[in-house]
Amino acid sequence: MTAQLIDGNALAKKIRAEVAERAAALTARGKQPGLAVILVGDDPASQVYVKHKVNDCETSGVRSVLDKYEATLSEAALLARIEELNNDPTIHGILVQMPLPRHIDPQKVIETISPLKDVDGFHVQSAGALMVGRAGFLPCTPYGCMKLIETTGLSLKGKNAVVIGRSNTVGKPMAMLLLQANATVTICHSNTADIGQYTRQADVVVAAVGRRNVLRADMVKPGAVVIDVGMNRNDEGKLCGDVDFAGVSEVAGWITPVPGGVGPMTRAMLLVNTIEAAERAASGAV
Ligand SMILES: Nc1nc(=O)c2c([nH]1)NC[C@@H]1CN(c3ccc(C(=O)N[C@@H](CCC(=O)O)C(=O)O)cc3)C=[N+]21
Repeated sequence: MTAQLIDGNALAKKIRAEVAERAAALTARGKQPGLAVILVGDDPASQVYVKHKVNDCETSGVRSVLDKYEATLSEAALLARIEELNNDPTIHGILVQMPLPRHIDPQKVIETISPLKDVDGFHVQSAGALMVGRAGFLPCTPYGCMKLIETTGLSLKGKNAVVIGRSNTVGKPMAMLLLQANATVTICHSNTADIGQYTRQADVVVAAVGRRNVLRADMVKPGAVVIDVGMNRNDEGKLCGDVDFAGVSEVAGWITPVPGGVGPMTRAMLLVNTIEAAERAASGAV
């Protein structure tokens, strides 16, 4: 292994400590930050993630409210609960865990969350703010990826960055953040003829597809920064990313592991957004 490991667990821990200080300051003024997490159905992966998020809140002094519903919950009932949380002054962030059962329209759910409490950064208003460079909540995963890239000390200005994947939650906002940092950005996706042709020119590659071995050693420029957003299981049921870690780490300059890379940072940035929302509310800015 020649690449240096980017330690997402360590950075997330540091960020949680900073969040804890800001949370304590708010709590001392009687304004403890609060995050509502809504889980619908019993998807096992979602259960694990949500438990992590609630634990993170506890260690950072953020109050969390966990609403668990049966998979049969009606869309109308979910929207009504969100409205209630929108109007609850003790709640500063609202997260509805995805995926939702098929009879519930996720876009409708997201648009019902007040943009002031949209700590996932999934609302069209948040997406629009990012697009035009205005203040708004950044989606947690791309936000965390930018923090991970920062730790390498690489300046993105004038560099080539390739994002593999074009989801609304990761790929698209990731490309926008890299563009804002003055990188030259390429988005590759399922219709891209030869992804390696692009990634071989890239100083930074962010892989966010959701499939194993999307990025292999022969596709990477020596010394490149490689950020692995993937969260997959291999044949042995072990958690693995989109990057062939063993191969790519012989070529890259920096690489994030899975687990212990982007995942913990996604959760850390959720706390940052929640604190940000609570501070804005406390300052009467909203
Ligand atoms: N409204 C909403 N917001 C989300 O942010 C959201 C979502 N829905 N639905 C599901 C995805 C997935 N996601 C993860 C976050 C952290 C880890 C994470 O912390 N992973 C650990 C390992 C966890 C394990 O052991 O399973 C790691 O990479 O080290 C994983 C996955 C957030 N998501």
